[in-house]
Amino acid sequence: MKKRSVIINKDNAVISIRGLCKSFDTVDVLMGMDLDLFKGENVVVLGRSGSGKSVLIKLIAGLLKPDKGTVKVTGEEVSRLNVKELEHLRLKIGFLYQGSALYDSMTVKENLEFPLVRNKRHLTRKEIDEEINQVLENVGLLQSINQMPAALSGGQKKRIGIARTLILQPEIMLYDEPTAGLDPVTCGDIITLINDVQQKYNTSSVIITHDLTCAKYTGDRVALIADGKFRKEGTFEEVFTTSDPEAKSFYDYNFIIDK
Ligand SMILES: Nc1ncnc2c1ncn2[C@@H]1O[C@H](COP(=O)(O)OP(=O)(O)OP(=O)(O)O)[C@@H](O)[C@H]1O
Repeated sequence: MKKRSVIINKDNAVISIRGLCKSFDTVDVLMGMDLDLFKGENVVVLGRSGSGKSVLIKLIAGLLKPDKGTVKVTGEEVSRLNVKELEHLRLKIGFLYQGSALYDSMTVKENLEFPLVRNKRHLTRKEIDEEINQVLENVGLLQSINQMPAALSGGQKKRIGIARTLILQPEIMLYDEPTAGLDPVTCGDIITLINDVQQKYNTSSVIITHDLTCAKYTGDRVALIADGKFRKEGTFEEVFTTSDPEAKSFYDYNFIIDK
């Protein structure tokens, strides 16, 4: 496993977060966060359970509203958009949920067809079939086209979940714990796929995880959340070759698989 170098355009921030705050009742989750995601880049957001990683990507996707601060996605301030504008913006964002969120009563093909037909009404039957075949080939699961989700392994479900977001050709991918619950070999396959997606689809991605192997091999940059803020940010080595107690304790309790 090796992270290939990619071209990152540091003049073009596709996500720009400034002074972001979010609390629930008496719990202050995010307390003034700043982050840029540049075009072509994979940024990994690491943090302990409950540190606010999922809240952060829900704010990016406009599923939650900030109490303070701004989230701009491709230049648009998410919390100022109306329903229609938000729907339009979400077409640019592929959100891979932890559970992959496939429809259990539909085949793999129908799961992929559903978002495509709904959002690209002009496509012909032939074009729909071609796009489905292409995306399944790109995630290495063309042979599963007629299977039901229940017949797929955890890793295969993740692949189909990724295919379902890719079918709308998003500019941005948000991965919520993409390797959670998978065995080490399958984790390695998903890491490779995340990097393939970055290259083939030229996506910019936020990957939230507490899996250091995933962070090390997918992240062009890593940002560590602690106490509602980004505590450290940089390459994987920069973040973890440090005496910072928060980074060190996070590192010490994790297990990295080197290949
Ligand atoms: N809708 C909500 N209402 C109330 N509290 C919430 C809500 N969503 C999140 N929280 C709280 O915000 C905090 C951060 O949650 P979040 O799910 O972002 O953590 P996380 O870093 O993603 O954790 P994990 O790694 O376990 O998924 C938690 O204390 C959680 O209980």
